Amino acid sequence: MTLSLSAVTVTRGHGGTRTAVLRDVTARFAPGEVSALVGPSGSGKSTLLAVAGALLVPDSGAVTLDGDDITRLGDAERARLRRDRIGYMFQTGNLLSALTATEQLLAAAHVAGKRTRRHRARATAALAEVGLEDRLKHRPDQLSGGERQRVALARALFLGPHLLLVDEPTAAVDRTQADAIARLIIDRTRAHGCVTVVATHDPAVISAADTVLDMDSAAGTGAA
Ligand SMILES: Nc1ncnc2c1ncn2[C@@H]1O[C@H](COP(=O)(O)OP(=O)(O)OP(=O)(O)O)[C@@H](O)[C@H]1O
Repeated sequence: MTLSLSAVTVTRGHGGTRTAVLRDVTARFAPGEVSALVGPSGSGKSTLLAVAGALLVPDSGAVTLDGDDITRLGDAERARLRRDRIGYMFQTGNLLSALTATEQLLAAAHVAGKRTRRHRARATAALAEVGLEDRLKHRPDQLSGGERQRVALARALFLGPHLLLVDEPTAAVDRTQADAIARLIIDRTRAHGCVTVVATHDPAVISAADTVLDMDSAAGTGAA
């Protein structure tokens, strides 16, 4: 269970105005560890997450997850990979407004074709693991920003992904919640043994991470 990027280049733009957002980025991410992606706005953190998460195919280079180069997969295979092996957690949680905390997790299982009846007890346990045992039936508008992020984390990990990709998890919550969420991401990564990559500006997340990849030195910004 590892993630490797080898000489990954991504360009954006059209025709002669294409610019390299990532240029020859090479990095390795280990299981059970949290890696922080840091760098100024526009340095390519979200782009790297998109490439690692099989949401964006790079112009060149290889992205290897568990030994498979995912840049070579077809659309259907990439969709299956995203569903079965990758968990995503974004800045605002992206929860479904009509569903309770438990239902957010069950919906993820349902989309993946799992029998949801067998997953209810597991969903309760997963929410307890992020400190939400008293919030099982709350909908997103009945939860605080920090609680919504905890649900998003529990949902991202619910189906046992090999890779957890997290974009600015603490940007929309207060300092106390941010520290708690940073700790939970570390704790859950250890427990699941997944590879976790977090794009962040938050010093608390950066100092808690096992490794730090500075995009300023990893990504090119000139013309491709
Ligand atoms: N779809 C797109 N088309 C063209 N350019 C894009 C596209 N997406 C991103 N870019 C450009 O790529 C560069 C890197 O963007 P990216 O979102 O990866 O940076 P980031 O480090 O995550 O920034 P932030 O910290 O603000 O989220 C930026 O210059 C951005 O304008």
